Amino acid sequence: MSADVIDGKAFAANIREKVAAEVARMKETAGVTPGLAVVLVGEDPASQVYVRSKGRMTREVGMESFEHRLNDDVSEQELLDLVETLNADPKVHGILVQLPLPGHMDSEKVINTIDPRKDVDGFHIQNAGRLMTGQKSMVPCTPLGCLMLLRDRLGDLAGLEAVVIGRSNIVGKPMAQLLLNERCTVTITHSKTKDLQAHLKRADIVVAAVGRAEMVKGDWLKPGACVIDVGINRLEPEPGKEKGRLVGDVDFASASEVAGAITPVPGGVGPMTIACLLANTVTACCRENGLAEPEGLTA
Ligand SMILES: NC(=O)C1=CN([C@@H]2O[C@H](COP(=O)(O)OP(=O)(O)OC[C@H]3O[C@@H](n4cnc5c(N)ncnc54)[C@H](OP(=O)(O)O)[C@@H]3O)[C@@H](O)[C@H]2O)C=CC1
Ligand SMILES: Nc1nc(=O)c2c([nH]1)NC[C@@H]1CN(c3ccc(C(=O)N[C@@H](CCC(=O)O)C(=O)O)cc3)C=[N+]21
Repeated sequence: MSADVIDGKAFAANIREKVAAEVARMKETAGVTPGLAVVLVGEDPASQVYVRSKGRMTREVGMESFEHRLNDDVSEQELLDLVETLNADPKVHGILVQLPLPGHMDSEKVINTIDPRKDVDGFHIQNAGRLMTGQKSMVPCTPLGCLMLLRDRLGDLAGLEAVVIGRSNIVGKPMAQLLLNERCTVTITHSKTKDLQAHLKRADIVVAAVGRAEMVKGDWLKPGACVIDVGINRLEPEPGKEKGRLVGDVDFASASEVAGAITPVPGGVGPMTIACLLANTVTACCRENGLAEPEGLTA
């Protein structure tokens, strides 16, 4: 193995320490405690993985955590009413509605009902538009976490060739936008891309957000590339085991022979997503209360 393994878990712990210090300062100097509300509809297993550690970490950094669990047969109107209630609650500075939502709900409508100032996921159309036009916004947590890791590893990203695999609104597109804002030359690839490997061969930076276990192989990469693996895929359990292993969208074994640096799964981007969610909640609370925003917690 030649690649350095990027320790997202340690980096995320460091961000949470900064967040905790900031929360303590806000309580002391302004008498405000940032609060994060998470809404989970139904029992989606991927969402549960995420929600579990989140509540604990929110409290660990000294913030208030509000959890709302709704049955998956709840009506869209009931969910919209809950969002409106949270919009109006002065103790709530961040709102996250776990995706995916049950099929009978219009996710776009639900997301766009969240007050954009409380939209700590950065999914509201106002925040997406602000990110695209270079205005102050809430930046989606997963891409923000990836950017922090890339900057830490590579310093100035200007002029580098970046390939983002995946074009979702929650990862691929905002990731590409952030890299463009850093003045990378950005290529977004997807399921209809004709020759993915040809694009990857040129890439100094690869961000894989596909949802296909171990798809990207080492010999597709440019030697020395910095590889950020966003994928969270659970493999079939081995005989006699209850749970399958968690793997990314990159074949770690072969990729780490070629890449210069690579994030592992687990322990890479996942913990950064949660840390950035807490960071965004602090940012939202500072903006709401006219307090100075801490350095190093936004894009
Ligand atoms: N670590 C973390 O914090 C997070 C991890 N994730 C994980 O990241 C992954 C991606 O999530 P998300 O963006 O929501 O996924 P989506 O399913 O919304 O998007 C997947 C994208 O991958 C593209 N794609 C599918 N097959 C191929 C292929 N063979 N070659 C190239 N591109 C392909 C799709 O293309 P097309 O548009 O053409 O269909 C699509 O744009 C998942 O594994 C998810 O679990 C997600 C959020 C947070
Ligand atoms: N509104 C909304 N915002 C999201 O950001 C969002 C969402 N909905 N729906 C689901 C996806 C998925 N997601 C993860 C975040 C962290 C880990 C994470 O911490 N993973 C650990 C592993 C955890 C384990 O061991 O099971 C790691 O990679 O090390 C995983 C997945 C956020 N998402």
